[in-house]
Amino acid sequence: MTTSTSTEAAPAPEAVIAAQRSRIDALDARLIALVRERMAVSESIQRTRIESGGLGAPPDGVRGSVHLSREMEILDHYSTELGAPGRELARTLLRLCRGH
Ligand SMILES: C=C(O[C@@H]1C=C(C(=O)O)C=C[C@H]1O)C(=O)O
Repeated sequence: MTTSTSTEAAPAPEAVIAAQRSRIDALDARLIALVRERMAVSESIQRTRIESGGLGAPPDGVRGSVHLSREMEILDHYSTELGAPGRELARTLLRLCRGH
């Protein structure tokens, strides 16, 4: 039978933090790659929409590369999932994807 007593020392906090920071760096690299992928898809949609004459008008709030009602959906989705900071994150993503 095994017991829960162990002679192994717990890892030093510095080692735990360094390992977890490596995980965060790896996650950030994936997030940045996903953002770049989102930017490319968004640009492709915007180009298709603009080349085909807009595909929408008020009340949808379409002007050039911007489609307001679609952006509201995205802002609400992020806000539902992540709260007010999520809405800010979505705003930043949309800014990156629209190139301004
Ligand atoms: C990608 C589009 O064009 C723009 C960019 C959006 C986005 O990056 O999610 C959303 C709405 C539009 O302002 C679209 O119309 O779906």
